[in-house]
Amino acid sequence: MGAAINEGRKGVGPLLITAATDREIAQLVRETGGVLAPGTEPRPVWECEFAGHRLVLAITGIGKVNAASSVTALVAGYQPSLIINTGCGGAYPETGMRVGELAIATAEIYGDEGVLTADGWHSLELIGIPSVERRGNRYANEFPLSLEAAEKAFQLGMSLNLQIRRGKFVTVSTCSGTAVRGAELYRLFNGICENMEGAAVAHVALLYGVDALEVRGISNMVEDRDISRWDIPLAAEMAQRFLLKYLENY
Ligand SMILES: O=C(O)c1cccc(C(=O)CC[C@H]2O[C@@H](n3cnc4c(=O)[nH]cnc43)[C@H](O)[C@@H]2O)c1
Repeated sequence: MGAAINEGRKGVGPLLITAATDREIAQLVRETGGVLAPGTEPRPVWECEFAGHRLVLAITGIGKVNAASSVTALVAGYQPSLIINTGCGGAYPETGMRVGELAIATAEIYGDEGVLTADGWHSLELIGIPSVERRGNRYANEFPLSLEAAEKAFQLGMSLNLQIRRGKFVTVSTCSGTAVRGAELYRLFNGICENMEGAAVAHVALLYGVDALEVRGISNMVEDRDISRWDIPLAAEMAQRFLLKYLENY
């Protein structure tokens, strides 16, 4: 695997766009003219040219294992120059964000991976074995994303007068369905957006030296769970409409 995934082709490979579910990527596939790559079910992959860019679009499945395994295989197969992870996410109420707004990640954090002791939760740093060690840096729970790509996306959103925020995202295994849990995660990480895949994608991107961007539409507030207040179709549409503009301006 180490030989298959090399870093020597930075900048020449396609743009890889990933989402957990069909709903979060179908509009992009349709509007870019994506063609299904044969033999890629049950994790379909589409390929196309759009706005002068070679694109690979893929559904990873929900959660960290699906995201990490899919993206690892896609990085090995396509050697992308940039990974764009998209979908919907929950906003922490303290941010003042609203359903339908856009969020751009400046970093991704594993929000519930660590050690629980009598004095509370501790990050993986307590164990002392890094998740990734790269170029002299050790990463435990938090992974960087491309600040350049995030800045470009944020400036584009501002220029289009969109409600857009940037900040750290928190990836969880257990979707927070109580306001108390949301407040606890906000206190720990000061993140703006909760999701279930992003840190795994950022983790794999860092391992293999591929730049990554994450853009999500806000589908819900992280509060006492009330699915009637969620709007996944709106969030998915906002993120995909924005990414089409991003690709046209890339
Ligand atoms: O509980 C339900 O009935 C239900 C129905 C549809 C979707 C869900 C999800 O939990 C979606 C998880 C999915 O979407 C992302 N996401 C969106 N909001 C959040 C959130 O507040 N916390 C964590 N993840 C969220 C996530 O990336 C998953 O892919 C539930």
